[in-house]
Amino acid sequence: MTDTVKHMKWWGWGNDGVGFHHEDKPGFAPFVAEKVGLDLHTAERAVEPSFDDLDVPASTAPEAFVSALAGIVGDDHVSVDDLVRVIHTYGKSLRDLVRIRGNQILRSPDVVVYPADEAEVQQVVDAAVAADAVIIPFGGGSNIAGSLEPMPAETRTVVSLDLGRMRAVVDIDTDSGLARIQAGAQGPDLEAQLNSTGWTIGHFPDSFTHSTVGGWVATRSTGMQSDKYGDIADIARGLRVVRPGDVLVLRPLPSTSSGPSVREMILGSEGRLGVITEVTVQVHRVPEKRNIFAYFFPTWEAGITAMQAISESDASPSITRVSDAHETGFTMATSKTRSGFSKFTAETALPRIMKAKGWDLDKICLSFIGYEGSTAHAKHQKKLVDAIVKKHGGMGVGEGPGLLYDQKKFDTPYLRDFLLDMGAAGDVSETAAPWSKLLQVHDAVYAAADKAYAEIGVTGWIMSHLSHSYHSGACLYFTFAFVFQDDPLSEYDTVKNAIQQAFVDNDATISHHHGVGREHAPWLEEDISSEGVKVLTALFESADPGAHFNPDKVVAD
Ligand SMILES: Cc1cc2nc3c(=O)[nH]c(=O)nc-3n(C[C@H](O)[C@H](O)[C@H](O)COP(=O)(O)OP(=O)(O)OC[C@H]3O[C@@H](n4cnc5c(N)ncnc54)[C@H](O)[C@@H]3O)c2cc1C
Repeated sequence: MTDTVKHMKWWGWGNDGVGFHHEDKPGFAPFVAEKVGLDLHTAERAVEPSFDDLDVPASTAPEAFVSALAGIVGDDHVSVDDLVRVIHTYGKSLRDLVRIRGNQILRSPDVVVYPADEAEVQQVVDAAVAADAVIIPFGGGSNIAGSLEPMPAETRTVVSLDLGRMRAVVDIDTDSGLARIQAGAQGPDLEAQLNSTGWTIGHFPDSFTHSTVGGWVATRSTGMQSDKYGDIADIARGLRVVRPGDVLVLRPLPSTSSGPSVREMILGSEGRLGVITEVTVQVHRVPEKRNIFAYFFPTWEAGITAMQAISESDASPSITRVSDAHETGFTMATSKTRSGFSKFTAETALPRIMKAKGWDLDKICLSFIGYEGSTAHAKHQKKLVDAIVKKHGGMGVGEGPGLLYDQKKFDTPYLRDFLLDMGAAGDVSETAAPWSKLLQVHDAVYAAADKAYAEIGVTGWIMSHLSHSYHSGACLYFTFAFVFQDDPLSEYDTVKNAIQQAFVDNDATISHHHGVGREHAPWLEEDISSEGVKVLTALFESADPGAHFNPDKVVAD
């Protein structure tokens, strides 16, 4: 197997040996006990799953086909090994993790191939199409929408085409602020290469450490500083996509009116239109100043109204984020003993000031606002935002909590594995809606989750934040948790489905930045109308008549 490509744990998030610990967060165990009825002191922690316990479906790839692939990429870069195939079977959704830990692998890729460059990708694609095989492009494997798994009923050979060896920043057009990046470059790879010459992509999803630029494009990803840098749909200007027989080339243009946008068709295509080999992205000079300040609002309504006012104002922060009261409570409870919130948790001045203002401490909402640019620009933005926060009854509490949030943001994903170890679900659903609908969506999702918890008969937890503000609306991000009873997957579906249905019933989208895959496909028609689904189906069928590229994702075939 290619040893230059590093993969995440086959059974969980991130790097081997790294996990979540709560011993340094004294409020965490009591919080979990109160909110979901899980006693972390007595609950038995599951042992790390053993790969030997898995029943991995045997590879059905014909030997001659595997040899032909080896002839293209070299013997070291093609594998039918069980562990390698299992690593390429699922993404990292909760459903994926439950299935893989529970030995539920109905279909795995038959062979995994690691091409070195676009020419090899073209040869692999052509060989696979000629052999009537299925090709599933693989970036970092971090998706949480069921975008990677081969269909259980697939009888053809399934090839997982891993872009992991293609991770170079090829070239930077410094006059235009455009960088050509190979599609398999993961966040840290490409940011280090850009930073070395003073540039940044400005795209930092929570999965940054283990996801690729090709995957970001294929799933329409969003990073936490999107208010300044845009979503990947804004950042990705040029594309190279290997299709049977030739490469689809979209030059990096600032804008164009050359008909319906093929660039937009590739964005979010989840591997169905070909293999993205190179993305030309907008890059920016690493800002002189970058800081994140924390604020509190007396209520969720005040926080949302303030975020809208900021988006309508002359201020242009890089991050706008406000947590609802539940998420604020969670953040306080999970803070380390010595954290940016010590001012708050140790009955010091801050809570007293809030109480004196007539705030109900159970309703307060924590907000983070980021500023980037020259020192003068960042200072000016903060001044504009501070005035808006004040006008909406909020107060600033300095940079300490923001620094902590910034440092720890890529550690949070490990929490989900810890909860799974302890027998509990912890997962997310996210959406976007116009400003006028956000409160309604928020309340409807809470009601739907509570109803789902009652159906299962559990005490469940839900919390939310607003992030990624736009002129006309914003993203709402929900995190939910509950202790599994008898049937984890069906209980998870009950809660997840209720939340997704509440989105479409209240004029919100099925996903703001996680894509469609298999998980969100059941609601696609309610999201984009049946005519919209017909257009998408027609696109996939005509562009890929043999259904060779990741079939059954986004829309069912
Ligand atoms: C803990 C956690 C946090 C997350 N946080 C965020 C977040 O903040 N923002 C966000 O946007 N997403 C987030 N995600 C979701 C996920 O990281 C994104 O969907 C990401 O864009 C997937 O990239 P990847 O390289 O891992 O792609 P993969 O998971 O490998 O693939 C995803 C899909 O894209 C296709 N694909 C991948 N590479 C290519 C290519 N080169 N050509 C054609 N198709 C390709 C695959 O076939 C598949 O359909 C998170 C996920 C987790 C588990």
